[in-house]
Amino acid sequence: MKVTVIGAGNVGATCADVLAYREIANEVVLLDIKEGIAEGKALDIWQKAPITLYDTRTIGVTNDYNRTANSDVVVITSGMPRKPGMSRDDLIEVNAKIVNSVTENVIKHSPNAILIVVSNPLDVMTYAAHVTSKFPRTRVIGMAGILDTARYRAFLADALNCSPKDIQALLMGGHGDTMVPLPRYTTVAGIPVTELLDKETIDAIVQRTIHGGGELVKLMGTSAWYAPGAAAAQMVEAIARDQRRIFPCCVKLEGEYGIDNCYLGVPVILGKNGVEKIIEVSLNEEEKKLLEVSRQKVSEVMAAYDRIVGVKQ
Ligand SMILES: NC(=O)C1=CN([C@@H]2O[C@H](COP(=O)(O)OP(=O)(O)OC[C@H]3O[C@@H](n4cnc5c(N)ncnc54)[C@H](O)[C@@H]3O)[C@@H](O)[C@H]2O)C=CC1
Ligand SMILES: O=C([O-])CC(=O)C(=O)O
Repeated sequence: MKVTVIGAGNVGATCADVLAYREIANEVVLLDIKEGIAEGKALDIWQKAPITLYDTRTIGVTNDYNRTANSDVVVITSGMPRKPGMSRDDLIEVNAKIVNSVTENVIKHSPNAILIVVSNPLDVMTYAAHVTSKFPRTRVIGMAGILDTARYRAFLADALNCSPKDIQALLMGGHGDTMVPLPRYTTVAGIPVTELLDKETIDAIVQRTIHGGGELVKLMGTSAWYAPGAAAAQMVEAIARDQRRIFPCCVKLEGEYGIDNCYLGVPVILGKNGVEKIIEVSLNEEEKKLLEVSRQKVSEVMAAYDRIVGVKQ
């Protein structure tokens, strides 16, 4: 299994490190546009191998797509992160150009790859990579839901003073202020979370989850990387090992949930072909309304992307 990670910044380097030390791929190519940075980080990860014991080769390159040839999976993290006071959507103009040019280069060298998009605004950058690559929708997948549910599960573990390992949760919609955590589909060792926490506590955790990315941007002056990098690596693992794990991922909807032509987070089975299946769970009226608000928001940003790159509507 060969995996390329585009962007050797905070998220990309973390993802490459997880892919290496967990031996998810035999070869990880890290590519960045900044001279030397990918080479340096790949070498540093390789020099950790004798200490933490793995044999995944990590190779860094400066914009040399030949070295990425025939990758099975390509993770796209290239792009600007936001700063305090910005929304993810504020990144659209600069990141659309980066994601489009990167995708064009990636597909020339790896026409059969599965693309995992991480750059923000996530749902619309997944759209950008999909229209640019013209790959089937099953092979262009956005990473956000694993991260957002991880935040939700971590906050629940704090409130319950229990292990996050025992918390299972579902969250849908766009990766922004309209995401839809679903307490009705959240369990703790099989027990509905609503049996263990009162509504006020759950509501507060849902709100903290929705603004979880912003909380970290405010603390650090840039956005998060440990959990995002690990989340992208977990998607690669499900594909590389054909695990058929069920994760919320961003994918183009073509009628599922009554939604057409919009890129949103929904539960999917991830396996060797990418999205093996989109799972449709039943939503109550309130949940449907929240998902519709999310759809509208993402569709607006998709339209902004179309205007920026001159796509005919
Ligand atoms: N989907 C999600 O849940 C998350 C998304 N993100 C997004 O991921 C992106 C990366 O975040 P960080 O790693 O923190 O940023 P960073 O600034 O640390 O790294 C970005 C890297 O991309 C590189 N880059 C820029 N243009 C490039 C090009 N044309 N080709 C190759 N490399 C290029 C830069 O040189 C830089 O090293 C941001 O857009 C951020 O908003 C971050 C966290 C979570
Ligand atoms: O908040 C950001 O800008 C980065 C991101 O998507 C996240 O950490 O959820």
